Amino acid sequence: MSDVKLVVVGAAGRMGQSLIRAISEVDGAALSAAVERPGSQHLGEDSGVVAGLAANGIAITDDPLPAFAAADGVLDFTMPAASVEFAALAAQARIVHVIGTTGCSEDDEAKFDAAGRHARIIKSGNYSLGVNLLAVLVKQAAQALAASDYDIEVLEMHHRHKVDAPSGTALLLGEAAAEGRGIKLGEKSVMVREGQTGAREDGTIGFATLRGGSVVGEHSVLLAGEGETITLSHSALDRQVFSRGAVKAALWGHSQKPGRYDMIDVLGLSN
Ligand SMILES: NC(=O)C1=CN([C@@H]2O[C@H](COP(=O)(O)OP(=O)(O)OC[C@H]3O[C@@H](n4cnc5c(N)ncnc54)[C@H](OP(=O)(O)O)[C@@H]3O)[C@@H](O)[C@H]2O)C=CC1
Ligand SMILES: O=C(O)C1=N[C@H](C(=O)O)C[C@H](O)C1
Repeated sequence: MSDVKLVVVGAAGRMGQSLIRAISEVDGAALSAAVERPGSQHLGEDSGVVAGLAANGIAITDDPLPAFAAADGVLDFTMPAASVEFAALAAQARIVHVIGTTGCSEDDEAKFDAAGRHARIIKSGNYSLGVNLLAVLVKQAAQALAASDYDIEVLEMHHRHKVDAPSGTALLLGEAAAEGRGIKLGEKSVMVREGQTGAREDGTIGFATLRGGSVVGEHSVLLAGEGETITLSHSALDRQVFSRGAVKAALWGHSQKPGRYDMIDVLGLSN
């Protein structure tokens, strides 16, 4: 069988480079194009060399149209406005669109849903196996422990370059906790605390964000009760855990119908 042809958009970014390396390691996947934004200093450079590999003969381009038309899927870890545009192009080309971009608005999400009428849209705040398994465990723990007895707080830390907060993963874990509790995260989340906040409201899910250095991704969900705290946590030590998951998602998506999916679907962890 021929390789699944994948385009990496945002090819010169931290995740773009990592994705190019991951594709080169996976049997059945091949890099078919590498795209950066117009004006990027990397246009025309060899994408293999940019990713720290041997030259692969695929120059970085700023024209996604022909790249998408000739591909089976696109791996997109860029920024929200770019991902919305790429989703529309993926729908036109009827291909798989794996979206890792975080910080997207509700309006952006509606556009991804619309693109899912023609494309296979897979979107997750975290493509690692570990975090998706953690989300399943968080849901179970939140379900098992009463809201009146155990307070849920989500803590995350990332590198100094990260531009959105809380992280997509923190929100994913918060959603899992809310699902376990049978509540809507949007109605019960406390994203920021400052000054005279008053005592903690029962049943809320709090978030705390740290930024600094080169931390790849640290997430903890604390269930704090009287006299004990349960902590469920994940440490990403290398971006390859996200990239390998994203390539796996693209290969899985290749045999699915158009629609909207997430990494829990890809890993078969939903019950
Ligand atoms: N879901 C997951 O598992 C993970 C998600 N992420 C998310 O992925 C995103 C990217 O993270 P990271 O790689 O660290 O960020 P970077 O800033 O290193 O990379 C983003 C890249 O996208 C490029 N880009 C921006 N706009 C366009 C466009 N219109 N067309 C093509 N390329 C474009 C940027 O170019 P330029 O710099 O020139 O603007 C840059 O090279 C973030 O939202 C992050 O949260 C990260 C890791 C894992
Ligand atoms: O920006 C990052 O780096 C990461 N972003 C994702 C997020 O927002 O959760 C995933 C990972 O933690 C790294």
